[in-house]
Amino acid sequence: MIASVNQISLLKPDDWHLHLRDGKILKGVLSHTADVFCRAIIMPNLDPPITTLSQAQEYKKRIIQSIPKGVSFTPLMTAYLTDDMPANVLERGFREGVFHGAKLYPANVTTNSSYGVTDISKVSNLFETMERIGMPLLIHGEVTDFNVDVFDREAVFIERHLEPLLRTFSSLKVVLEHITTIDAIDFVEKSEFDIAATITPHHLHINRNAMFNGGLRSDFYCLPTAKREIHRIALRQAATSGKPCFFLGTDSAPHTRRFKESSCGCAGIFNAPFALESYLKVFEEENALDRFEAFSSINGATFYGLPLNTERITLIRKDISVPQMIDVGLDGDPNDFVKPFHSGETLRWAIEDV
Ligand SMILES: NC(=O)N[C@@H](CC(=O)O)C(=O)O
Ligand SMILES: [Zn+2]
Ligand SMILES: [Zn+2]
Repeated sequence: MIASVNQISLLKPDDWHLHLRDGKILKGVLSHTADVFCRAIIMPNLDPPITTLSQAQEYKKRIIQSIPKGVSFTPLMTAYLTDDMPANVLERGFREGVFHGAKLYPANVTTNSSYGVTDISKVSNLFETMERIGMPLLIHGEVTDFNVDVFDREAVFIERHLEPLLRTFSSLKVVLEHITTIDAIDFVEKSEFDIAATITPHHLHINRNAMFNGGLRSDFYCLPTAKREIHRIALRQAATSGKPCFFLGTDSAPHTRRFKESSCGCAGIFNAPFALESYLKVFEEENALDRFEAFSSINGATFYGLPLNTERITLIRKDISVPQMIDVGLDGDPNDFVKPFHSGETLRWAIEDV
């Protein structure tokens, strides 16, 4: 990576946690990622979810058809684990290069997770297979126990489920997704097991106060929810540490206005349009611009055992205004627009036009 006061050049980044959705909105959200990132791990939480090879292949085709002309982008597909997922589907999908990992959503933990795993002990056979073939397990790490405080659900998941899981399947490759707590940072960083974590831009910028600032603000509601300030500060240190176990995963999760502005608003923040600029702001504030490339373009690929990208991207110091809303190509009805993260703010780094 080459950095000066006004310009940064780095290997093109990858996004190791991305929601692209499906149907008409797919094209409208994809361009924001494909213009900047080389590859992305595509989350399988569609409705119905991606549980078979043919569903993954068809979805991949639809994604590829939606890539803007002249842009090169590779979607890396994942499988959605259910109680009755056959182990041989995972094995075949992984060996044939269709699945790059499988995602564990505890049932009802987040958006479109009702088909998820109802009890982790029911899918031991899947973990056994994944461990044997070296297939990464990606985890939304929160308990669904309504009696556990919403802000403790990640820490409790680690203690109740993740730690025992890794003790049983000690060679399993695990990505703990979108971590939000010191507990998760400590666990991953000190682990003797093969575990890494993705960190989102929003968890580096906001703490839980953002959801309650002068009223109830669903635009800052995502899962796992942002936590106290001490956790945000620790996440900034982890992300900018350069440690190979932490890498970029935006968890960009678009929901249109009608689903956000509701008495039961959906969880998810659409950060794809300014994701790189958002992360860079944090790295600059933490005096760690020289560690950005490891986080954005090296650590993730290395963990997944994939080659590094060879293309480069340049960012220049330039003020950019983030729009209030983004038209994602639905019907032009403002209720179908999506609010980007940082809407209305000015960011200081911009991607150089090529
Ligand atoms: N992060 C979110 O708040 N929402 C994601 C699901 C997820 O990643 O948990 C979504 O698909 O909307
Ligand atoms: Zn999740
Ligand atoms: Zn997600």
